[in-house]
Amino acid sequence: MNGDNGNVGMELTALDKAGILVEALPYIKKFYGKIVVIKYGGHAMVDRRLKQAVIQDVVLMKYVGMHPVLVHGGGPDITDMLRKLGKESDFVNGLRVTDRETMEIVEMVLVGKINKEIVALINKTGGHAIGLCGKDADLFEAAKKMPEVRKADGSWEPVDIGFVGEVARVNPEIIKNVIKEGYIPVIAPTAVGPDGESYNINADYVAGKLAAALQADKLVLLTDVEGIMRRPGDRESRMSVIRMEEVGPLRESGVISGGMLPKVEACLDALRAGVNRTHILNGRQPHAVLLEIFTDEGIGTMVLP
Ligand SMILES: Nc1ncnc2c1ncn2[C@@H]1O[C@H](COP(=O)(O)OP(=O)(O)O)[C@@H](O)[C@H]1O
Ligand SMILES: CC(=O)N[C@@H](CCC(=O)OP(=O)(O)O)C(=O)O
Repeated sequence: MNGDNGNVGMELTALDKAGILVEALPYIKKFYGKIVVIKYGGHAMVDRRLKQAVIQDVVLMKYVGMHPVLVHGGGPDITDMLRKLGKESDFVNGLRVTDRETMEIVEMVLVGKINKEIVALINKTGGHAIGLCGKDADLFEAAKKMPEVRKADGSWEPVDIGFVGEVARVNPEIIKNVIKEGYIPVIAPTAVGPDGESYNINADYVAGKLAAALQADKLVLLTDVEGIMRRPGDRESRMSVIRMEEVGPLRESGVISGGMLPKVEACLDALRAGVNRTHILNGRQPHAVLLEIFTDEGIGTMVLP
C-alpha cells in the first residue's frame, strides 16, 4: 500500500486485497439502494488530496448501488473572503452573524464557488453530480432562526443574528428524481424565506433535515475532530456512542458547544424522523466515509436514538 493513508511499507498481497473486497460485501448488501446523507464541512476541506479522497468515497458508494446525497459547508472560505473585504466574522452558538452584505458573500462562496468545485470534482472522478441550493426548484425553504443564549441569571434568551435561517420545509421529491436519474445531488445550504430574502443556513441543519425528509438510512457529518469529546481538545476522550437523552446534559454543562451544537441538533432531527444511524467523523482522516460504511472500524461518534 502506498503512503495515501500513512501505511507506508505495508504491502498487501492479492489475497489481502480480495479479502478486503469480500469483507465489504455484507455492507454493500445492507446499504444497496439506501440513501446516505453526507455533510462535508468546510473544516474537512483541507487540501486537494483530502477533497479527492472524500469525492472518491462518494462516487464509489454510488457505483456499488447506494444513493449518497452530499451537503456541503464552507465556513472557513466564507470567513477568508469576508476578511479580504475587511469584514470580521462573529458566531453565536456556531452560527455566523449574517447581515445583508455578508449574505451576498455567503451565497457567492457557497453556491458560486464551493458547490461548483465539488460538482466538477465528482464528474471528473467518474460520477454524475448536480448542484443545488434551497432555491433550486424550491428544494427547501428557510425560516429565520434566533439562537438561544444564556443570560447572567441562567435563563435563555433568543438573539437576532440577521439573515440566518433554519430549514422550514423540504421538497424531497426533487432529490428523489435526481437520484432516480443516476445523479449525485450536491447541496449548498442557502435558501429563500417566506419574506423573499435569502438566508444563510448552517449546513449541518440542512443535512439533518434532508436526511429526515428523505428517510435516509444514515447521516454522516464530516468535520475536523474525531467526534464528540468529553474533554474538547483531548482526542483520548472521544465518546464512541452517545444516546439522544445524553445530548441535553452535555450541552447544558458546556461539553458540547460552538460548531458541535448544530451537528448534534442535526443528528437529533434525523433520528426523530426515523433515520437509523447518525455519525460525526473526522473528515481529515482519508476515506473516513468508506471506513465507516464498509468496515467494522469504530471511528467517530455515533449518536443513537
Ligand atoms: N465536545 C466537543 N467535541 C469535539 N468538538 C467540539 C466539542 N464542542 C465543540 N467542539 C468544536 O466543534 C468544532 C467542529 O465544528 P465546526 O468548526 O463548525 O466544523 P465544520 O466546519 O466541520 O462544520 C470542533 O473543531 C471543536 O472546536
Ligand atoms: C448560519 C451559518 O453559520 N452558516 C454557515 C454556512 C456554511 C457552513 O455551514 O459551513 P461549515 O459546515 O463549514 O461550518 C456559515 O456561514 O459558515
